[in-house]
Amino acid sequence: MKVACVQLDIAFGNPKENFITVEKKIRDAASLGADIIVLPEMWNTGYDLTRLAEIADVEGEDTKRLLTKLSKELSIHIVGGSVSTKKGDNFFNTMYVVNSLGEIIAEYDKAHLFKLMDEHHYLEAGNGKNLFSLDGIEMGGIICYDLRFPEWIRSHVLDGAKIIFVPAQWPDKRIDHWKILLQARAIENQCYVVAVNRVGKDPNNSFNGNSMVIAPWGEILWTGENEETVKVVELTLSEIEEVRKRIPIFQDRRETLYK
Ligand SMILES: NC(=O)CCC(=O)C(=O)O
Repeated sequence: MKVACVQLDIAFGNPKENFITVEKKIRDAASLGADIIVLPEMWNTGYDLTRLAEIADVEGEDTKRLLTKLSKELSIHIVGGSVSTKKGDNFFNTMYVVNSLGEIIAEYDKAHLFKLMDEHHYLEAGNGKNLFSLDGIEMGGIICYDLRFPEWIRSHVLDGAKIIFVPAQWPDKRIDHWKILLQARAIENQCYVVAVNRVGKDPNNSFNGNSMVIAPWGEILWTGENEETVKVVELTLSEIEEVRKRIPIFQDRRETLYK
């Protein structure tokens, strides 16, 4: 299975420009032979949270239209990073996953809001998990700060996820945490982790990429540089079972002790 990580810059508060960029990047990724394309967090507006009433995607309609059109046309699955959405009277940080038939198979609102970037003042947290299946493989998606909650990722893995996707806008000043936590989540859950961060700046933060693809034994298959990139990485899914046989943590868990 080939995944394409689309590490890009995001125009602050400018959905029109970002939609044009993302369409172009998706077309580039498809031409490289990827099966699944992965986008970063809040790619439509960036963290222009004070203007969400003007710029958030109402009911996700624009995003869903673009992703379903492209996935069908290019016959490719898209893990749509996330976009700011307005649903009813509230705003969310929402991931859409679309399969190669153009069907929306998952919609997830970020569960853990990140106070350092003011999300709790502007957004509502989601309350549901994000599990989906592509080409018969169970997968899960979380968003950025969710990464700091190992129990959240574990609960997706216990439900069968073999690949965890992590779209992000993770600032450069904490990039060491990002890299270490991603690797730890892959090792402790013996699964693939595919994580896509952005590059560039907004008025409050700068971002230096370091998107990563990590195998279930913890090998780093790819780390992005500090520049826009579309990178295709091949995952060998049989490695998951091999690693789980070598060190059978899922058999050795003592769940009754953890309550
Ligand atoms: N967009 C985010 O959730 C950022 C999370 C982050 O930077 C962190 O340190 O955690």
